[in-house]
Amino acid sequence: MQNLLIASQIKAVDAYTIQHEPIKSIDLMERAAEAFMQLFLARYTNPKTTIWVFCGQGNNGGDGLAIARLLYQKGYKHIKVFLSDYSQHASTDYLKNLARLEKAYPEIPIRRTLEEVQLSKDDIVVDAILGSGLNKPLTGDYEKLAWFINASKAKVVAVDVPTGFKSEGEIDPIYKGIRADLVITFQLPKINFFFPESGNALATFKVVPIGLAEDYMASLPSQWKLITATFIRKTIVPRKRFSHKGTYGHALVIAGNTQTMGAALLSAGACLHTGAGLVSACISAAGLIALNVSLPEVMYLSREELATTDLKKYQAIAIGPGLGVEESQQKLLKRLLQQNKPLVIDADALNICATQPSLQSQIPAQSILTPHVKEFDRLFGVHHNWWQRVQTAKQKAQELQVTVVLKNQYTFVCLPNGDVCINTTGNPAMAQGGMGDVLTGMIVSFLAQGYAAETAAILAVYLHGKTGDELAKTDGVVSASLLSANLPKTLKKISDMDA
Ligand SMILES: NC(=O)C1=CN([C@@H]2O[C@H](COP(=O)(O)OP(=O)(O)OC[C@H]3O[C@@H](n4cnc5c(N)ncnc54)[C@H](O)[C@@H]3O)[C@@H](O)[C@H]2O)[C@@H](O)CC1
Ligand SMILES: Nc1ncnc2c1ncn2[C@@H]1O[C@H](COP(=O)(O)OP(=O)(O)O)[C@@H](O)[C@H]1O
Repeated sequence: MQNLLIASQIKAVDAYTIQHEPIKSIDLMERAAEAFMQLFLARYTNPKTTIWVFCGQGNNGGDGLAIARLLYQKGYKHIKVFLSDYSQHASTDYLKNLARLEKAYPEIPIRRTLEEVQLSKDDIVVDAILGSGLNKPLTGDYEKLAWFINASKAKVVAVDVPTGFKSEGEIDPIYKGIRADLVITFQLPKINFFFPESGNALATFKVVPIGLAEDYMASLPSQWKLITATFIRKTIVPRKRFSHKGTYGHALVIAGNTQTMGAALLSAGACLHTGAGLVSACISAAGLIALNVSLPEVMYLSREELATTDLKKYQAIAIGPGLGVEESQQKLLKRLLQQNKPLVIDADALNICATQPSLQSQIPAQSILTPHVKEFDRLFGVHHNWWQRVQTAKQKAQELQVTVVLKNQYTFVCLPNGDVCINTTGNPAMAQGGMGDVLTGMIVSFLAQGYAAETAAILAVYLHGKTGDELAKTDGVVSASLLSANLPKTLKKISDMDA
């Protein structure tokens, strides 16, 4: 798991690196500019392209000036620089880099007013006006500049952060900053890149390492974490040599209704493909034939039997996919909540909890809630932005001592200790019904196999997205059943890798 840091912490890491590596701040800036340039050159290979480098007067602008010099050195001879010198103060390293540029390549044109700038859609703008130092919304000349660049339709590559975009905290509903096609960000992604509202400011981002002190970064307190492949590889326990079905637990999936039996089948199937030793599906009788035909390995438990069965024989239970919200399902859920056994609660089971808020306090500790945005807002109230929504998820996870899996393009796994683990696997080819049902089946499967609730949720979201990513390399759309069928391949690949 990688700590994500806020801008003030990154500043402290910069200072620490400068002092302890040791390295001069101007050399660290040079390293950042080189890292930016390497990625830029790999993407934009035509040295004849006109590149306008827009620079502010802080360290972001300093990066821009160094980038202009380095690109020119690499043969990109159509470089032009714009200086937005709207403020009284300029950073020391900005001034040093301005002097270096003017000395090395006096022929590079430097402009200071927009009347001198003509941008065409074939040009590239390097946005180095304001970076992580943004401390108030854009106004005046900065706002005009952002508008000018956005209106030009030129391709925009932002240095570290698009000008006007906040690195963390609530994103303003109306974005006035620069819209970047690509952000090349230093060392760590900014927390706000993971919120859907960032779509107004950037199409995509890439992280480049600049050699900041890793140990120090890891030592800083942060409740924002990134789920990493290394963590997953270290956490997955390979199947044991002398093992049998009993070793991997018995999972029960309570799901499905006449018109939504597919949800139950998808969930139970994914549970099987994720490796639970035994899987039972408690579905309405209408689905029995479908279950036997499509998932012969899965056992059937009728709704009636559920009332009398000793639940102790199940190591993990999930409830909700396609369940329905009628009185009978409400009764079923209430009875289950009273058993005080942790549950994976999804879809209609969440919707029932939303209409009967008193049920929330009855959710057993260590349970896992897996809402998508609509289910989340039904359950915990309407939210106007994702920052607020994640704050609520974090608070509820702590209050109820549960894991909240808030699903989205980037899924937020909020743990009972207040940590927010962000998943970066997954892609739009997966945006199709049934995908959440598969995830629920995966989570309950990992739980049945003995992983702790938090771990089961983290493993499942990562592998779910990873499988979707592998399939999306060749397929434009990834259906839930296709993803489910490919889970064993992903598991095999991961367990074959060295941690
Ligand atoms: N050693 C370092 O500190 C490194 C910093 N790096 C770069 O430094 C950047 C951060 O630099 P700075 O901290 O100098 O900050 P910026 O360059 O982002 O901002 C500069 C100044 O703009 C002012 N400002 C903020 N919001 C404004 C607004 N809305 N309107 C007008 N003025 C505004 C601030 O008062 C600040 O002094 C990073 O994004 C990154 O590009 C990189 O060079 C890597 C190393
Ligand atoms: N664009 C996307 N990128 C990454 N993951 C996605 C995307 N669209 C959907 N998913 C994933 O698919 C799942 C959808 O869940 P949900 O909306 O509950 O589906 P359903 O109710 O149809 O089963 C979530 O895990 C979500 O993270």
